[in-house]
Amino acid sequence: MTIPFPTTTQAAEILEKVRQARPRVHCLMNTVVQKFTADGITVVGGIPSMTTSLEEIESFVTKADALTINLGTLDAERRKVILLAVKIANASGKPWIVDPVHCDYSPSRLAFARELITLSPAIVRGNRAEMRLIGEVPDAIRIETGPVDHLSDATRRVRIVNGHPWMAKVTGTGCLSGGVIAAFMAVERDALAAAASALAVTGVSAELAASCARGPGTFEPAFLDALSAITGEDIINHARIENEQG
Ligand SMILES: Nc1ncnc2c1ncn2[C@@H]1O[C@H](COP(=O)(O)OP(=O)(O)O)[C@@H](O)[C@H]1O
Ligand SMILES: Cc1ncsc1CCOP(=O)(O)O
Ligand SMILES: [Mg+2]
Repeated sequence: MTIPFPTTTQAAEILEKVRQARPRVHCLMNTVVQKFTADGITVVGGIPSMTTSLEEIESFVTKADALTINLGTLDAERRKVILLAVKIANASGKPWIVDPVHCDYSPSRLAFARELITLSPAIVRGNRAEMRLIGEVPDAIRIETGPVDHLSDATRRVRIVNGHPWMAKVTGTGCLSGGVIAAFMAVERDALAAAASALAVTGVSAELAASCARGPGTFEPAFLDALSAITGEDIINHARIENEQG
Protein backbone atom coordinates (compact mmCIF):
# COMPACT_ATOMS: atom_id res chain seq x y z
CA MET A 1 0.00 0.00 0.00
CA THR A 2 1.30 3.49 -0.82
CA ILE A 3 1.47 5.85 2.15
CA PRO A 4 -0.27 9.12 1.23
CA PHE A 5 2.12 12.05 1.06
CA PRO A 6 1.70 14.03 3.26
CA THR A 7 -0.29 11.94 5.74
CA THR A 8 -3.43 13.45 7.23
CA THR A 9 -1.59 13.56 10.57
CA GLN A 10 1.20 15.63 8.97
CA ALA A 11 -1.43 17.97 7.50
CA ALA A 12 -2.94 18.43 10.97
CA GLU A 13 0.54 19.10 12.40
CA ILE A 14 1.32 21.73 9.76
CA LEU A 15 -1.99 23.51 10.52
CA GLU A 16 -1.05 23.51 14.21
CA LYS A 17 2.37 25.01 13.33
CA VAL A 18 0.60 27.82 11.46
CA ARG A 19 -1.60 28.51 14.48
CA GLN A 20 1.43 28.56 16.81
CA ALA A 21 3.83 30.52 14.58
CA ARG A 22 1.30 33.04 13.18
CA PRO A 23 3.27 33.63 9.96
CA ARG A 24 3.06 36.96 8.16
CA VAL A 25 1.82 36.63 4.59
CA HIS A 26 2.16 39.56 2.24
CA CYS A 27 -0.46 39.50 -0.52
CA LEU A 28 -0.28 41.30 -3.83
CA MET A 29 -3.92 40.39 -4.26
CA ASN A 30 -6.44 41.44 -6.89
CA THR A 31 -8.84 44.21 -5.85
CA VAL A 32 -11.91 41.92 -6.03
CA VAL A 33 -11.22 39.58 -3.11
CA GLN A 34 -8.74 41.34 -0.85
CA LYS A 35 -10.99 41.17 2.23
CA PHE A 36 -11.99 37.53 1.73
CA THR A 37 -8.35 36.49 1.24
CA ALA A 38 -7.13 38.47 4.24
CA ASP A 39 -9.92 36.92 6.36
CA GLY A 40 -8.98 33.42 5.17
CA ILE A 41 -5.33 33.91 6.16
CA THR A 42 -6.35 35.38 9.52
CA VAL A 43 -8.81 32.68 10.53
CA VAL A 44 -6.40 29.89 9.62
CA GLY A 45 -3.80 31.47 11.93
CA GLY A 46 -1.64 33.77 9.80
CA ILE A 47 -1.26 37.55 9.66
CA PRO A 48 -2.03 39.12 6.27
CA SER A 49 -0.74 42.40 4.84
CA MET A 50 -2.02 43.76 1.55
CA THR A 51 -0.27 46.96 0.47
CA THR A 52 0.61 47.40 -3.22
CA SER A 53 2.60 50.59 -2.71
CA LEU A 54 5.87 50.66 -4.67
CA GLU A 55 7.55 52.74 -1.95
CA GLU A 56 6.61 50.34 0.82
CA ILE A 57 6.83 46.91 -0.78
CA GLU A 58 10.46 46.30 0.22
CA SER A 59 9.67 46.81 3.93
CA PHE A 60 6.56 44.64 3.79
CA VAL A 61 8.16 41.72 1.93
CA THR A 62 11.21 41.90 4.18
CA LYS A 63 8.98 41.55 7.25
CA ALA A 64 6.82 38.81 5.70
CA ASP A 65 7.40 35.06 6.01
CA ALA A 66 5.85 34.28 2.62
CA LEU A 67 4.35 36.08 -0.35
CA THR A 68 1.34 35.44 -2.57
CA ILE A 69 1.12 37.08 -5.98
CA ASN A 70 -2.20 37.20 -7.79
CA LEU A 71 -2.63 38.57 -11.30
CA GLY A 72 -6.43 39.07 -11.14
CA THR A 73 -6.43 42.86 -11.57
CA LEU A 74 -3.17 43.58 -13.33
CA ASP A 75 -1.99 46.98 -14.56
CA ALA A 76 1.34 48.67 -15.26
CA GLU A 77 1.88 49.77 -11.64
CA ARG A 78 1.14 46.28 -10.33
CA ARG A 79 3.55 44.69 -12.75
CA LYS A 80 6.28 46.94 -11.33
CA VAL A 81 5.44 46.22 -7.72
CA ILE A 82 5.16 42.47 -8.37
CA LEU A 83 8.61 42.34 -9.99
CA LEU A 84 10.13 44.29 -7.09
CA ALA A 85 8.41 42.08 -4.51
CA VAL A 86 9.69 38.95 -6.24
CA LYS A 87 13.22 40.33 -6.33
CA ILE A 88 13.12 41.03 -2.59
CA ALA A 89 11.53 37.67 -1.76
CA ASN A 90 14.17 35.83 -3.77
CA ALA A 91 17.03 37.83 -2.23
CA SER A 92 15.78 37.08 1.28
CA GLY A 93 14.77 33.44 0.66
CA LYS A 94 11.03 33.95 1.22
CA PRO A 95 8.79 31.39 -0.50
CA TRP A 96 6.23 32.77 -2.93
CA ILE A 97 3.30 31.48 -4.93
CA VAL A 98 1.82 32.92 -8.09
CA ASP A 99 -1.82 32.66 -9.18
CA PRO A 100 -2.08 33.47 -12.92
CA VAL A 101 -5.76 34.51 -12.68
CA HIS A 102 -7.41 34.93 -16.09
CA CYS A 103 -4.16 34.37 -18.03
CA ASP A 104 -6.43 32.49 -20.43
CA TYR A 105 -8.20 35.80 -21.26
CA SER A 106 -5.19 37.93 -22.13
CA PRO A 107 -2.00 37.15 -24.07
CA SER A 108 -0.07 39.92 -22.28
CA ARG A 109 -1.09 38.54 -18.89
CA LEU A 110 -0.07 35.05 -19.97
CA ALA A 111 3.33 36.41 -21.06
CA PHE A 112 3.74 38.13 -17.69
CA ALA A 113 2.78 34.93 -15.83
CA ARG A 114 5.38 33.05 -17.86
CA GLU A 115 7.98 35.71 -17.05
CA LEU A 116 7.21 35.30 -13.33
CA ILE A 117 7.53 31.53 -13.61
CA THR A 118 11.15 32.00 -14.79
CA LEU A 119 11.85 33.88 -11.54
CA SER A 120 11.61 30.80 -9.31
CA PRO A 121 8.24 30.78 -7.54
CA ALA A 122 7.88 27.85 -5.15
CA ILE A 123 4.37 27.20 -6.52
CA VAL A 124 2.15 28.09 -9.46
CA ARG A 125 -1.58 27.51 -8.77
CA GLY A 126 -4.49 28.09 -11.07
CA ASN A 127 -7.77 26.62 -12.21
CA ARG A 128 -8.01 24.15 -15.06
CA ALA A 129 -8.33 26.69 -17.90
CA GLU A 130 -5.42 28.77 -16.61
CA MET A 131 -3.10 25.82 -15.97
CA ARG A 132 -3.85 24.34 -19.39
CA LEU A 133 -2.19 27.40 -20.92
CA ILE A 134 0.60 27.56 -18.34
CA GLY A 135 1.51 23.94 -19.11
CA GLU A 136 4.43 22.33 -17.30
CA VAL A 137 6.40 24.29 -14.72
CA PRO A 138 9.62 22.28 -14.46
CA ASP A 139 11.24 24.19 -11.57
CA ALA A 140 8.19 24.84 -9.39
CA ILE A 141 5.32 22.95 -7.86
CA ARG A 142 2.34 22.93 -10.21
CA ILE A 143 -1.16 22.99 -8.75
CA GLU A 144 -4.32 22.70 -10.81
CA THR A 145 -7.40 23.08 -8.62
CA GLY A 146 -10.96 22.01 -9.37
CA PRO A 147 -13.34 19.31 -8.11
CA VAL A 148 -10.08 17.42 -7.42
CA ASP A 149 -6.84 19.33 -6.84
CA HIS A 150 -3.74 17.99 -8.62
CA LEU A 151 -0.32 18.90 -7.22
CA SER A 152 3.03 17.86 -8.63
CA ASP A 153 6.74 18.52 -8.52
CA ALA A 154 9.52 16.82 -10.48
CA THR A 155 9.10 13.51 -8.68
CA ARG A 156 5.82 13.50 -6.73
CA ARG A 157 2.14 13.74 -7.59
CA VAL A 158 -0.60 14.23 -5.01
CA ARG A 159 -4.31 14.85 -5.29
CA ILE A 160 -6.75 16.31 -2.79
CA VAL A 161 -10.26 15.01 -3.19
CA ASN A 162 -11.92 17.29 -0.61
CA GLY A 163 -14.01 20.41 -1.26
CA HIS A 164 -17.56 21.32 -2.25
CA PRO A 165 -19.15 22.62 -5.50
CA TRP A 166 -20.21 25.82 -3.68
CA MET A 167 -16.51 26.77 -3.60
CA ALA A 168 -16.82 27.41 -7.33
CA LYS A 169 -19.90 29.61 -6.69
CA VAL A 170 -18.10 31.99 -4.34
CA THR A 171 -15.68 34.41 -6.02
CA GLY A 172 -12.21 34.19 -4.57
CA THR A 173 -11.89 30.68 -3.15
CA GLY A 174 -8.94 30.05 -5.49
CA CYS A 175 -7.32 33.37 -4.56
CA LEU A 176 -7.88 32.65 -0.86
CA SER A 177 -6.24 29.24 -1.29
CA GLY A 178 -3.10 31.04 -2.55
CA GLY A 179 -2.97 33.02 0.69
CA VAL A 180 -3.52 29.95 2.85
CA ILE A 181 -0.89 27.97 0.92
CA ALA A 182 1.59 30.81 1.50
CA ALA A 183 0.89 30.68 5.26
CA PHE A 184 1.55 26.92 5.24
CA MET A 185 4.76 27.35 3.18
CA ALA A 186 6.01 29.80 5.80
CA VAL A 187 6.10 27.05 8.44
CA GLU A 188 6.87 23.97 6.30
CA ARG A 189 9.95 23.91 4.08
CA ASP A 190 8.60 21.13 1.85
CA ALA A 191 6.31 23.30 -0.28
CA LEU A 192 4.45 20.30 -1.74
CA ALA A 193 3.58 19.01 1.75
CA ALA A 194 2.61 22.55 2.76
CA ALA A 195 0.33 23.07 -0.26
CA ALA A 196 -1.31 19.65 -0.04
CA SER A 197 -2.01 20.25 3.64
CA ALA A 198 -3.39 23.73 2.98
CA LEU A 199 -5.74 22.43 0.28
CA ALA A 200 -6.86 19.54 2.49
CA VAL A 201 -7.63 22.03 5.27
CA THR A 202 -9.61 24.34 2.95
CA GLY A 203 -11.37 21.38 1.32
CA VAL A 204 -12.43 19.77 4.60
CA SER A 205 -13.47 23.21 5.95
CA ALA A 206 -15.66 23.66 2.88
CA GLU A 207 -17.33 20.30 3.46
CA LEU A 208 -18.02 21.14 7.12
CA ALA A 209 -19.33 24.59 6.12
CA ALA A 210 -21.61 23.23 3.40
CA SER A 211 -23.27 20.89 5.88
CA CYS A 212 -24.66 23.93 7.74
CA ALA A 213 -25.14 26.42 4.85
CA ARG A 214 -28.17 26.91 2.57
CA GLY A 215 -26.35 28.00 -0.58
CA PRO A 216 -23.30 29.98 -1.76
CA GLY A 217 -24.33 33.12 0.16
CA THR A 218 -24.46 31.46 3.56
CA PHE A 219 -21.59 29.16 2.59
CA GLU A 220 -19.07 32.03 2.40
CA PRO A 221 -19.19 33.07 6.09
CA ALA A 222 -19.67 29.43 7.17
CA PHE A 223 -16.47 28.58 5.28
CA LEU A 224 -14.52 31.22 7.25
CA ASP A 225 -16.08 29.91 10.47
CA ALA A 226 -15.05 26.36 9.58
CA LEU A 227 -11.49 27.39 8.63
CA SER A 228 -11.22 29.02 12.02
CA ALA A 229 -12.68 26.10 13.98
CA ILE A 230 -11.29 23.08 12.12
CA THR A 231 -9.44 20.66 14.37
CA GLY A 232 -6.62 18.22 13.78
CA GLU A 233 -9.15 15.46 14.36
CA ASP A 234 -11.41 16.84 11.58
CA ILE A 235 -8.44 16.70 9.20
CA ILE A 236 -7.40 13.19 10.26
CA ASN A 237 -11.01 11.96 9.91
CA HIS A 238 -11.98 13.69 6.64
CA ALA A 239 -8.91 14.68 4.56
CA ARG A 240 -8.55 12.69 1.36
CA ILE A 241 -4.92 13.08 0.32
CA GLU A 242 -3.97 10.58 -2.35
CA ASN A 243 -0.76 9.78 -4.17
CA GLU A 244 -0.99 9.74 -7.93
CA GLN A 245 1.13 7.26 -9.79
CA GLY A 246 3.28 8.06 -12.82
N1 LIG B 1 -16.72 21.24 -7.93
C1 LIG B 1 -15.88 21.38 -6.90
N2 LIG B 1 -15.89 20.48 -5.89
C2 LIG B 1 -15.06 20.61 -4.84
N3 LIG B 1 -14.14 21.62 -4.70
C3 LIG B 1 -14.07 22.53 -5.68
C4 LIG B 1 -14.92 22.46 -6.83
N4 LIG B 1 -14.61 23.50 -7.64
C5 LIG B 1 -13.62 24.17 -7.03
N5 LIG B 1 -13.28 23.60 -5.85
C6 LIG B 1 -12.29 24.09 -4.89
O1 LIG B 1 -12.38 25.51 -4.91
C7 LIG B 1 -11.10 26.13 -4.81
C8 LIG B 1 -10.89 27.02 -6.01
O2 LIG B 1 -10.69 26.20 -7.13
P1 LIG B 1 -10.99 26.65 -8.62
O3 LIG B 1 -12.47 26.90 -8.77
O4 LIG B 1 -10.36 25.62 -9.50
O5 LIG B 1 -10.12 27.98 -8.75
P2 LIG B 1 -10.51 29.46 -9.12
O6 LIG B 1 -11.37 29.95 -7.98
O7 LIG B 1 -9.19 30.13 -9.19
O8 LIG B 1 -11.23 29.40 -10.44
C9 LIG B 1 -10.10 24.98 -4.69
O9 LIG B 1 -9.79 24.80 -3.32
C10 LIG B 1 -10.85 23.76 -5.25
O10 LIG B 1 -10.45 22.59 -4.62
C1 LIG C 1 -13.63 37.85 -10.82
C2 LIG C 1 -12.26 38.38 -10.73
N1 LIG C 1 -11.80 39.29 -11.64
C3 LIG C 1 -10.55 39.65 -11.39
S1 LIG C 1 -9.90 38.90 -10.03
C4 LIG C 1 -11.33 38.04 -9.76
C5 LIG C 1 -11.47 37.08 -8.64
C6 LIG C 1 -11.09 35.70 -9.05
O1 LIG C 1 -11.22 34.85 -7.94
P1 LIG C 1 -11.12 33.26 -8.04
O2 LIG C 1 -10.28 32.94 -9.21
O3 LIG C 1 -10.45 32.84 -6.77
O4 LIG C 1 -12.53 32.76 -8.10
MG1 LIG D 1 -8.63 31.94 -9.71
